[in-house]
Amino acid sequence: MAEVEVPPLVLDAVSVRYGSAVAVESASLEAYAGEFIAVTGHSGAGKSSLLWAVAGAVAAGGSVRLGDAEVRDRDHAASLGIEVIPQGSALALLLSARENVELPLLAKGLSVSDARQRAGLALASVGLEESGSHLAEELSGGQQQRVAVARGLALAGRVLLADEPTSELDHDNRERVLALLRAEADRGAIVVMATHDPEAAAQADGEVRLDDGRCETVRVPR
Ligand SMILES: Nc1ncnc2c1ncn2[C@@H]1O[C@H](COP(=O)(O)OP(=O)(O)OP(=O)(O)O)[C@@H](O)[C@H]1O
Repeated sequence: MAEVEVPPLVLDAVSVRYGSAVAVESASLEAYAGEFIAVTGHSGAGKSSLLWAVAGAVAAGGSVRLGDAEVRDRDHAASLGIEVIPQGSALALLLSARENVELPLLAKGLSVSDARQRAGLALASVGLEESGSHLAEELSGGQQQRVAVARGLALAGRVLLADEPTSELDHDNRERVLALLRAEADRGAIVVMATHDPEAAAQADGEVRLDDGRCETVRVPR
């Protein structure tokens, strides 16, 4: 039984341009509550740009809708519950792992004790219960990536956009993170994961592939 009610996520002819360069060209996609979708494609194909368009973080043509709401910008997307695990982790290196997870929760209005509890659970879920007090800069690349995953999971969004969330991980941690993303979908969220790892993509319910910005459906969720 889903824990959250999530309306359909509908991308209609989404385009992203950087100056004259076209990163995403007229991408259309529908995703529904409980689905885990992989976005694949070679380096530079436009995967991150597509996710950032869904997150309202880049100016995009076309439309991104979550139910009746059309995403306007990043703040609006966040208010709709569209959360991001960014490529490259994007941690504040001079804050502890726990503080990195807590800060967005405090910004969302959680109390200090609730944020601390939720951050602790999220860090434990990625196997970093012992590392909460370590500065992010003291962590390995893979540990930093797991902190970024914990930060995204802790937000308990309606849509979770995960950009290469397993690129730095060994086999066991990759499987752990993929299981956590699956659990997010089972909770009722829509999970969209950019990856160039075919084995990770194979664990998603559906797959869309970008090729020089053009979007093709490879596999639809059953
Ligand atoms: N801020 C930017 N300014 C200009 N061009 C950009 C910018 N961000 C991305 N691009 C270009 O847009 C295209 C798509 O980039 P994007 O990062 O979306 O691809 P990607 O599929 O996520 O790549 P990777 O797998 O290497 O992360 C590339 O040609 C890239 O050089």
